[in-house]
Amino acid sequence: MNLAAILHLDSEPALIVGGGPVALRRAVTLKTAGLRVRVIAPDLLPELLALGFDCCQRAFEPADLAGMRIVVACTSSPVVNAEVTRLALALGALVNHAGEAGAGNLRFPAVLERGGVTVAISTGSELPMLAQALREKVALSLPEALPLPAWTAQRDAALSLGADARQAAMSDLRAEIRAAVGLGA
Ligand SMILES: C[C@@]1(CC(=O)O)c2cc3[nH]c(cc4nc(cc5[nH]c(cc(n2)[C@H]1CCC(=O)O)[C@@](C)(CC(=O)O)[C@@H]5CCC(=O)O)C(CC(=O)O)=C4CCC(=O)O)c(CCC(=O)O)c3CC(=O)O
Ligand SMILES: NC(=O)C1=CN([C@@H]2O[C@H](COP(=O)(O)OP(=O)(O)OC[C@H]3O[C@@H](n4cnc5c(N)ncnc54)[C@H](O)[C@@H]3O)[C@@H](O)[C@H]2O)C=CC1
Repeated sequence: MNLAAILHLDSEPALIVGGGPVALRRAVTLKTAGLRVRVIAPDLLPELLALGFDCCQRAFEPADLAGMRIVVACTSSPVVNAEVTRLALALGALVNHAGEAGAGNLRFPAVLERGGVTVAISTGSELPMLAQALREKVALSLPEALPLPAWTAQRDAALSLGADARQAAMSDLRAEIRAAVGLGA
């Protein structure tokens, strides 16, 4: 079963175990989301160092998991990935097992961000190319720009009205938004 959610984890600590292309992709994703990212692996891609991640060039040790909110197991060793996942889940972290997503409790979707709106697509399986294709398709159907601040202000103003006027203002705003995204009444 899935819980789709948007997490705000600004400056919380995240650990990536592994130092290859998957580690780099996850490190960038987590850093972009504001987390403090540490990467641990005997072999680290030079980009991980160049981009300023907190890197430890050695094998994983269980003590590395202390205090981590998000943990990504993406080494080339299925045994190490399974061990990292097992220990990190036991500590209550959100855990992504890169080789076997169902073993962890966190999957990474294909993400589309436009003007404050986030669309995340997960296939629930190992089909990143489908998730990417669907993102492209959704992008084609999204308006280029959406006046979010104006609509938010309109909604706030409507909420301050009395019941009847509020209902009328909300209904006008709903119609305006539906028309702007290309839907009928
Ligand atoms: C289960 C999942 C991971 C999870 O959530 O745990 C998963 C699993 C696997 N991916 C593999 C391969 C690649 N994945 C990508 C890219 C992305 N993969 C992503 C998600 C997911 N990939 C999750 C399921 C998504 C879903 O279906 O909903 C995206 C959307 C998000 C992200 O990764 O952040 C991101 C696009 C981001 C973007 O475009 O923005 C590329 C590069 C590319 O296509 O450009 C390659 C080529 C190799 C490479 O370059 O690494 C392999 C094969 C392993 C092998 O080689 O054997 C496995 C494992 C397996 O199949 O077992
Ligand atoms: N989810 C996804 O998008 C994808 C997942 N995968 C999975 O992720 C794994 C990693 O993929 P790549 O980044 O291409 O791997 P890679 O083979 O390029 O790198 C593996 C990394 O693991 C590190 N490592 C090995 N033993 C370790 C240990 N004991 N402690 C810490 N680090 C250790 C190595 O030093 C290296 O940095 C693959 O084995 C595969 O299962 C692979 C491609 C895409």
